[in-house]
Amino acid sequence: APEPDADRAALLDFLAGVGGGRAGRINWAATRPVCANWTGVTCSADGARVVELRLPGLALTGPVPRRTLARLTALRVLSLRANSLSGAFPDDLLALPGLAGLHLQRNAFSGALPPGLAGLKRLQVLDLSFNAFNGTLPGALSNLTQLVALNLSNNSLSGRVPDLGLPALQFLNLSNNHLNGPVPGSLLRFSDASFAGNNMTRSAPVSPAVPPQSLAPPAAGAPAKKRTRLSEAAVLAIIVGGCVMLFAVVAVLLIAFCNRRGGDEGSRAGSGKGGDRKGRESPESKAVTGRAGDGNRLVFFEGPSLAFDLEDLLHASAEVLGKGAFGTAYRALLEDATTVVVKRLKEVSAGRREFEQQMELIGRVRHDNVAELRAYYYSKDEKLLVYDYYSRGSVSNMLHGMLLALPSPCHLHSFFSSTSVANEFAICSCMISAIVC
Ligand SMILES: Nc1ncnc2c1ncn2[C@@H]1O[C@H](COP(=O)(O)OP(=O)(O)OP(=O)(O)O)[C@@H](O)[C@H]1O
Repeated sequence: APEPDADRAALLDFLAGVGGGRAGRINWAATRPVCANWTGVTCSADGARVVELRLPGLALTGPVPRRTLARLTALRVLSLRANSLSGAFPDDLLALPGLAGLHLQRNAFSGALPPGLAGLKRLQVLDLSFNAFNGTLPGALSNLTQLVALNLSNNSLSGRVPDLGLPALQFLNLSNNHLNGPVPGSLLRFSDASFAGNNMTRSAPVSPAVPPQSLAPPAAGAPAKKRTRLSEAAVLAIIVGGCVMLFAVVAVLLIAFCNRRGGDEGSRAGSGKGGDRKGRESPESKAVTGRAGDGNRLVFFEGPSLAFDLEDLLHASAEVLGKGAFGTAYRALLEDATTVVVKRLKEVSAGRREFEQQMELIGRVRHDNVAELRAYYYSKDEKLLVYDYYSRGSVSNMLHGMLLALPSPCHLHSFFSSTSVANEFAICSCMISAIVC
């Protein structure tokens, strides 16, 4: 196989220039092939170039040596997070045109953010949190039109936040800096948590959707009042229409479901506890990386390969999606820009063995309209379930007037605890979700 010789030399120069207590854990022996064996290095499919470099938590120290990483011109992801690197933002990185993920969080970098960052046009994830960067946010960041996640929290940035635009941005964290002034219009869609720990103000929204009485008592006959009446009528019409539709659909589904359930009883009794009501499970479907019983690690099921570990999950940018009966669901953005949903279960009384058995059952179910369990994690204090992220919104939003939103699939625990009327309804709402999907 071809060896990326130029990249190999650049990597060795980089390593020689950073000190660090644990740099010895980086196994970059000149005798070993770069693409197959070098710690933290990922190559392109043809093995000609290094495209990812991830060296987190290795106690690397000092500034990033010049003219080293800049030579890795095919680099798409660079993670040097959780080291002790210092000095100014490494200018070398500004010369990497294909960089999509840059993770320098939890180091000791300082100084201003270079306006040249705006030249990294492919950047999707930029995490510079927990450093000592200061100065203002360059307005030129608005050129990063592909940016999905921006985390600049826990630095010493100051001044006003420019109106960045950034239409693709889904995660924003500017908390714990010295920023001031109003939250700019294009960033008002982010919650207060994104700006906490600064001296920023959120100006009152001027959208007509705000109830006028919350701002000022409306004058009789004023145009604003007229708009309110109209929108109330529209809302009422949507609610009534929605309820009628919902009842019709629920009635049809209840009948269909009850018939189907009756039909399933016999076959389920025959197939035993592991019987799959959707009928597409395969006994070989579980591909566990390591045995679940031998320590606390993420246990993956088969599917499109997800290459992350618990550490990655813990360091991912995350936001709360919502709380369900069994815990809180978070949307987590991993370093490679993969988005997953992590559900943190609360009050699980099951022991490890019972929990694993339940997970194995759930993990085997395959259906187009059911969110597959991709991985799980068990420890005494933490039980996590990992799902793919479905971006099209919820049934609730849809039923409450967000007509453009489409529902996300339901979770399987509804199927496994269908003992009460409430749960029957939960199953039906899952089925509605499945059908509308
Ligand atoms: N895989 C997913 N993709 C996108 N959004 C999700 C996903 N899973 C859950 N959510 C969202 O997260 C929120 C909480 O979901 P969660 O599964 O924890 O509870 P629930 O299904 O709403 O309620 P319950 O736990 O009672 O069934 C919901 O609003 C849901 O829309």
